[in-house]
Amino acid sequence: MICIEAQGLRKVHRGGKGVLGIDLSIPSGRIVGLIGPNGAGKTTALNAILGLVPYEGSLRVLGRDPWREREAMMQDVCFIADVALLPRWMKVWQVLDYVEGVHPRFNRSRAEHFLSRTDIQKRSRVRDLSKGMVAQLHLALVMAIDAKLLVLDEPTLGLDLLYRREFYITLLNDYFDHDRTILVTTHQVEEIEDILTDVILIGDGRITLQDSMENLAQRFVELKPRAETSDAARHLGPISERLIMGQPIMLFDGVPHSELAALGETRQPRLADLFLVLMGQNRGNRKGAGA
Ligand SMILES: Nc1ncnc2c1ncn2[C@@H]1O[C@H](COP(=O)(O)OP(=O)(O)OP(=O)(O)O)[C@@H](O)[C@H]1O
Repeated sequence: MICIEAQGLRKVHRGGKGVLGIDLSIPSGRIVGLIGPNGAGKTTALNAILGLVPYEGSLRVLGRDPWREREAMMQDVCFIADVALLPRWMKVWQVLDYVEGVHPRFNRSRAEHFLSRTDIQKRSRVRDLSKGMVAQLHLALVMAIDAKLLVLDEPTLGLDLLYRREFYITLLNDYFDHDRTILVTTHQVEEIEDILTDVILIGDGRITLQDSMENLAQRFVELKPRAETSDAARHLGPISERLIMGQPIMLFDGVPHSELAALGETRQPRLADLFLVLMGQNRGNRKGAGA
């Protein structure tokens, strides 16, 4: 089943920026990273997907039109913009009461079970919790909501490394199953790449790459050639070459692994390296096209 499907999705803000016509197809049961530099259009795309802004083109989320059928769609969708933010004046038990009152799919005992694994006391006020504890509380609330799609926009902003790691591990172990879909944007690519099943790279309002992690691993290979094989490697057309301690490291797209392995040390590139190269190319092409 397809969870999110967009064709020619366009939301242009005053000033001409936003999402400039994108096609998307996200099947259910995936963990998808929407990755892009500042101002790429990630939040704009998420806002359209959540039915918060009108848009042009076609968009279906869980089979519904987010703008026209938002209320029905949101029964199955959970959204977090910032896990470290909850009303500061509320006590923890009041937050539980509130979510129980407004969300038909909230399972209070499940939330309390998650909270019992933390140091959070139900009588504490949110303002007296540390940022990391607020994130744990927020996560307990979200994980107790039986949603089909969870949208996270920079969820771990401002949290320290330990809480960030715990956030994603808990989400993966205690929440994700193959009926749910998680769509997450973050600048901390290296922290989530191991949990993603799919990646969408977006830059200047356009999608540069959309693929599964499996396919990316097949497609892209990094090679550290031996001194005598560097020229042969260059003939195979790397899409980028950088020097690390005087040694060339080349990135290839679609060149068979066996061919590269014969020329030196190969490894799978980190998503952050791929991101930098593909975004750099994208910018280069734009400038070239505009020149
Ligand atoms: N309401 C608005 N009015 C005018 N321009 C906007 C508005 N919202 C966003 N933009 C512009 O649209 C572009 C995309 O913004 P968006 O917030 O979607 O990017 P983003 O990828 O989420 O960025 P970041 O990683 O910095 O949060 C930016 O150039 C931004 O300045």
